[in-house]
Amino acid sequence: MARPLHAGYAVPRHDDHLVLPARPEPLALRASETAVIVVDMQNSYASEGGYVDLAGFDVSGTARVVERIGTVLDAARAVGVVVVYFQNGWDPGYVEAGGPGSPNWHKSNALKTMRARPELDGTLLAKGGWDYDIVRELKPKPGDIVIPKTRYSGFFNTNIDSVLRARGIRNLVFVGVATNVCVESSLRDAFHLEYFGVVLEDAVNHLGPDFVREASLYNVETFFGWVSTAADFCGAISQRPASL
Ligand SMILES: NC(=O)N/C=C\C(=O)O
Repeated sequence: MARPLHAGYAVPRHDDHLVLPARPEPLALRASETAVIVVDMQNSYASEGGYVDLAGFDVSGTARVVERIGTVLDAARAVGVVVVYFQNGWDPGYVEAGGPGSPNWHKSNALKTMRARPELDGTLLAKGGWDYDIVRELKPKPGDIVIPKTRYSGFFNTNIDSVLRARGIRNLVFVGVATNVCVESSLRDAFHLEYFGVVLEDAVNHLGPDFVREASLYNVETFFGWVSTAADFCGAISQRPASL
């Protein structure tokens, strides 16, 4: 087995480090310095009749992902690992989405779908609506942190960096949707802010053809972070309670 990479400034490995099997090498981390980041597990991205389904993307893979994320969150909460939810969307008038002067207005498939189907106007990714809501199976629990965001990266124009730094968190374990859009965008930004980012490859789902999943995980593994699995994460954090 490859030697673990020792996360943060703690070299050599300390007794309270857990070893997470990962690619390209295992990662040693403290549970107390780790958060699970649940990316956009909203009806829009994970339910039939939600935005990405209406926009023509395949959401058939999300049921399996919802189940795996539930297992990951149970294991994380059991040892006091911080759980953070990103929730993507805008005010019902779409001011936060930006107008034609924003690339988001041109690239957002939610906005494009609503322009093509005016009967949907005001429904997709609008705060307060079903589409914006976190899926029923994964509702946040007391103590979890919910961070609203208006663009793909959860680190852009949000308070996530302060929230994490105030808690001494430096390792981020990403689950949710979409591997190649909001998960990857957030992990890339986290990398540039000196966080150690891990994607649990069986607890994420991609938007688009299968090659984008491969490309996105290749990018993470090779350039921006690490790739592990839900079972390996659950096994690693149950090795011992989080050190405080
Ligand atoms: N959560 C995401 O990855 N979102 C991707 C596309 C979008 O929000 O339009």
